[in-house]
Order: sequence, then structure tokens, then C-alpha cells
Amino acid sequence: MFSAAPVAGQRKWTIRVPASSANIGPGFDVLGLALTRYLTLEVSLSPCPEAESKVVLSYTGEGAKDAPTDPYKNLITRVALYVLLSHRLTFPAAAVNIVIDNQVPFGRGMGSSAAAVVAGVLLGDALGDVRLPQERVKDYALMVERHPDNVTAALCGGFTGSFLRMLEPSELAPSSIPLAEVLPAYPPNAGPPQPGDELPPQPPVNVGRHVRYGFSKEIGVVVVVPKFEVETAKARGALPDSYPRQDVVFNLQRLAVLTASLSTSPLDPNVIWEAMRDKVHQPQREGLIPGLSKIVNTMTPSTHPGLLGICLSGAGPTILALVSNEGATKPADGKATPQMEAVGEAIKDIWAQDGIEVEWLALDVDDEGAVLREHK
Ligand SMILES: Nc1ncnc2c1ncn2[C@@H]1O[C@H](COP(=O)(O)OP(=O)(O)O)[C@@H](O)[C@H]1O
Ligand SMILES: N[C@@H](CCOP(=O)(O)O)C(=O)O
Repeated sequence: MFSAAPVAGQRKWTIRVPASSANIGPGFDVLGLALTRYLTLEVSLSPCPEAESKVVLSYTGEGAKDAPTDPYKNLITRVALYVLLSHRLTFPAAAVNIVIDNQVPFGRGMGSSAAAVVAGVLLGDALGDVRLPQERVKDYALMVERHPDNVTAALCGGFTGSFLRMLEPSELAPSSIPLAEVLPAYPPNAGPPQPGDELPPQPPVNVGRHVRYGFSKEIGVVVVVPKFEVETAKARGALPDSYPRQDVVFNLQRLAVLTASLSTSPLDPNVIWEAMRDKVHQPQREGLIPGLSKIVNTMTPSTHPGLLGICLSGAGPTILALVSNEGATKPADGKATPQMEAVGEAIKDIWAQDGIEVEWLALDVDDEGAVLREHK
């Protein structure tokens, strides 16, 4: 059985979660980089005269037209409900107003679903007054989105490496644990939980572990975002079940060098460029992303001075380029340095040859990660 989360008068929270770029070349399902684009929720809860739950969602920004506003269908509120139900609670019997501003485009490889899942866990935490420590927020998020790269970067900020623990069969047993890329397709009868429904268990502890690496302040991040989507689940479906040993070794060698080379001064473009190459997911995804191999194989530090490395961002189709700003004065307003602009424009030109429209952005690394702040 469950009960409505208790309501202690009017409360307000802000939840802010950064975008993220996963993989960074060879670190498939391992590396993540938090970026300065945000999913922000302004949440207010006020006692409701009818003493029933009224959750109202509204959107501005990316996905505003596509995201469902039914709280039983929306990814953020479904994840919040998972957290509440696992604590034998449901949405509070109150007016819950959730105003969402989203800067993370859907299905582009910038971690929109990870940001939504992390925001959902924090929302459930706030509404139920659960006060989960960061490690438990991560456990919940990883039970929904089972690749830790984006989730860890979105939650903790910075440049991260992570792994999932091999769960014991007993920890995985309950069929109600939502193991999927993101939560499965909306159940056709999605609606408020009913008395007698099986409630989801709390996740096992330490589902995933992570470390944070250094990331040189002299590296500028350029993301080039095409105007088409590639669903992560589809891009994962393009990958084989097994790999030749030489391809695995190719990636492992580069992964080990890459993690240290991005904080080593002076930055060495030749090492970084080679260390950002991949054989495990990018070649397999070329069929979904026209122009990918041309961009990542022909743009080098010799052809484009300042370029450090280039790869697919997450499952794509966005391209991530790391650019050296050593010796350059970064414009204070967050605009691109000339080196970053040259790289962004060059990628745009290559894609234009295939008739693909893009937008490129100069971003920084977000160091803070996800934030849940209550307004007193
Ligand atoms: N802010 C959000 N609100 C609601 N749903 C979201 C939000 N962000 C992402 N999603 C869901 O996640 C899907 C995108 O997930 P995915 O295919 O993994 O792409 P991405 O690379 O952007 O994470 C969207 O189509 C939408 O269903
Ligand atoms: N390692 C995953 C990362 C998916 O990131 P997303 O931002 O595209 O959801 C993969 O490459 O499948």
C-alpha cells in the first residue's frame, strides 16, 4: 500500500541538471562530460482545498511541443513517481506546479534523457521529502538509464568515468525494476497507481561507481547539432553483440591515454586526436549519421589548427570537437574563440555538402552537476 506524500504547507524548489556528452570517442558507456546547457524545473507545491493530487506540467524550450504533459506519461514525473512509490508514497495531495525550461535537445546525443531521469529522481526526492544522498540518486537514475556515462556526468558534473556493478541475481529479481534504455514505452493504461498495484523496490546500493578526471581549462568545447534526431535505443541497436579482440584493445589503449591527456599541460593535439578515435560504436553508427566518418576521419590538428580531437557525442548525431584555446583570450560573454568558430564552421560546411542543416554551439564544461535547491 502507498499513501500521498505529506504536505507541510507551501514549498518551492529549483532543480537544474546539465546536458552531457558521452563516450568521448573510445569510452563507450564509460566517459561523460557535463556541458553548460541545462534542463531546469521550477517546482511549487501548495496545499489543495480538494485534498487531491493535481500535478501540472508546462514546458518552454527544446521539446516543448513534443514532451507529454500528462504526469503519468512524462519521463521526468514517471521517474519521480518511481522514487515515491519505492518509498510507499505517491504524488502529494496538493497542487504541484512544475515549470520546465529545457535547453537540451531530444535525441541528439546530448544526454536529454539522462538529464530528465536525474531531474525526475530529484523531483521525487523533493516531493516525498526523502533526502536521498547523491549516491542513492545515482542508484535510482541508473536503474532507469542503464549506461552510466551520461547519468554520472549529469549528476556529478565535470569529466567522469564510471562503471555499472555486476548485480547479483537476487538484486535484479523483481520484475518491477524498470530496466531499459529509458522507461519502456508508455503503458497504454498509464495513470495514477491503484491500491493493490505491485510497488517497485528501492534499487540495490552502489549500482554504479565513478571517478572524476581533470579537464584542462584551456580546452574549448564545440558541439555541432544536426537538425535530425537519432533515438539512443536505435543507435544502440546498430551495435554488434561481440567485437574482434583487436578493436577492443584499440579502444582500451586510447581510453587509458585520453583520460590523462585532457589534463596534461601542454595539451598535445597529436596524442589527443589519436586517443579520441574509436572502433566500437562510431563506425557501426555511420549508417544512421551521414557524413560522420568523413568528419571524424578527415578533420585533424594538421588540417584544422587548434583542433584537439573529434568524435560522435553520445549516440549522436551531434559531433563533439575539443579545441585548444591555449594562448587565446576567451570572450567573456561565453562566445567562441576564433579557433572554436573555425572548427564549428568547418564541420557545418562538411554537413552542408550532404544537405544537412546544423547549429554549432561553443560550450564550457559544467563543474557543478545536478542541483536541487529549496527556496525558503
Ligand atoms: N526534458 C524532458 N522531458 C520529458 N522527456 C524527455 C526529456 N528529455 C528527454 N526526454 C525523453 O527522452 C527521449 C530522448 O532520449 P534519447 O533517445 O536517449 O536521446 P538523448 O540522446 O537526447 O538522451 C525524448 O524523445 C523524450 O521521450
Ligand atoms: N554510451 C551511450 C550514450 C548515449 O548517450 P545519448 O546522449 O545519446 O543518450 C551510447 O553511446 O549509446
